[in-house]
Amino acid sequence: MVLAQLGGSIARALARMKDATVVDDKVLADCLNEISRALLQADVRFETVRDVKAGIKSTVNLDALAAGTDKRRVIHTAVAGELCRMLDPGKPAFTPSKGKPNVVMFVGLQGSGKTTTCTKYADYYRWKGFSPALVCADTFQADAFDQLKQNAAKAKIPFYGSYIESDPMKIAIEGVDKFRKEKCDLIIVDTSGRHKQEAALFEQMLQVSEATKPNLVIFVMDGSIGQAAFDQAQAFKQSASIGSVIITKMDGHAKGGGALSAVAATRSPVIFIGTGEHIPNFEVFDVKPFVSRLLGMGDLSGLMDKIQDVMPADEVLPKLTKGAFTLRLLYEMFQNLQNMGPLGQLFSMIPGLSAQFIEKGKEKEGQAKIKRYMTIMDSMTEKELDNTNPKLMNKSRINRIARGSGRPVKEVVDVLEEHKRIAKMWSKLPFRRPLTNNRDSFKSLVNALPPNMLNQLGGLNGLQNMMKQMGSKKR
Ligand SMILES: Nc1nc2c(ncn2[C@@H]2O[C@H](COP(=O)(O)OP(=O)(O)OP(=O)(O)O)[C@@H](O)[C@H]2O)c(=O)[nH]1
Repeated sequence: MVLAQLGGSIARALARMKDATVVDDKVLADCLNEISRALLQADVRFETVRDVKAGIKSTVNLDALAAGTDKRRVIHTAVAGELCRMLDPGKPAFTPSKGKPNVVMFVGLQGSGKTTTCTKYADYYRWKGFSPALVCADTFQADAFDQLKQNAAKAKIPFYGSYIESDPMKIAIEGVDKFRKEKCDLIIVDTSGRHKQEAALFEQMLQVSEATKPNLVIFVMDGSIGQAAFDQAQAFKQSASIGSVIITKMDGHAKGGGALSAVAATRSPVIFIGTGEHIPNFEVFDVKPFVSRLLGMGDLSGLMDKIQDVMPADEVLPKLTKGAFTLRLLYEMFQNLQNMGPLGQLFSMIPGLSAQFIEKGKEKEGQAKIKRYMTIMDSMTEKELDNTNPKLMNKSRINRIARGSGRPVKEVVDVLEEHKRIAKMWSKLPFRRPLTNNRDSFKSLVNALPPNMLNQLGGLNGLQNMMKQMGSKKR
């Protein structure tokens, strides 16, 4: 968990309120002071901390709350809300669309993790069905070519670069042209890092940008610089009109919270965070779930939106009620799950995709398994994906799918069996009428849930609220 220290301190401050017999202004003030201290220790800028504190205070008016209101919950919600506001740049980020030749250019200071991040980014989108390719336009450092080439080979991503060419623009243009012709839909251009020479860095960025006309420029920043990220992100924002930020090294640095909030303060969207040296150590950065996890309440709060993405009340549930839990529906669920960040916490919340599918403590293996299953499903025909006849999947179809996906026959059989198992569980769930309007359905849902899941959903009340939100939210 990134920023465990900051999250732990804030969660402890909130938990201490539980020990107070009465939640009054003094208890609130103590809690806010503790949260402010934790934020300052994470190197969040003083002005930002002051705004967060003031925001919580103005939202929580203890005297005005009706008798019987759960004050702790009100404070909890206000803290989560202000932290979200602190990290929200208020600006959507560009996301590549499949089938179009998206060009994404990476820039960053030397050692920020730029080259490693290029490969992580390519790998992330490859698993989402894109055809990424990497271009090394870093002619400044002698070993840059080898490093990116090795990373690309490890991740099995096509690569273009040159040992002898010294003009980064020429390489960038050639690489982008080559991969456009090869119909790659995500062409990633790695540019030279600079050692604390931001002016030179941005100058080169503009030149390569002029030559390749990228759809997105990503600035890779080292999270350990804390609030110093503000000036760098500000300078970047002024130089690139279409920029997003990736913050790396969020695994071992107490200052990560400072970097995140400082970048948000420049209204530059942070799109991913790097959480380790290896390719899978890469997380989508999404403010609400991030704050939820930070506060140790990852399974509830901001997660409601995510749950809707997994089983949106007005899209998936109607399909499910018709009784046909097809392979396509399973594929859609996998896709949704992939967008959600750490799957471990979430898996246990989804009926049928529970611990049996992903063992606790083995979330990474679980994610890899989903990716493999999706690769197999990518080799299925439309008819197979929408099939409801169990006899359709005969030996020859299974062999063809195995060949097409490059996976063993046994694994194709595993996918089919997993699908059958989940479909069977779903068929037992009482999604017949809207749950919030049906007390009996609600009761039988509670009975159908695995025991630890109900706890994670915040007990009966949590589940009821969740269902209400699911039922009321219009997409
Ligand atoms: N702990 C940790 N290390 C990272 C992360 N991302 C990158 N690194 C490491 O940071 C170091 C620098 O990464 P590079 O990818 O070479 O960085 P660069 O910005 O391309 O650096 P130059 O090639 O020197 O310009 C390497 O040792 C990486 O393994 C991360 O998220 N966490």
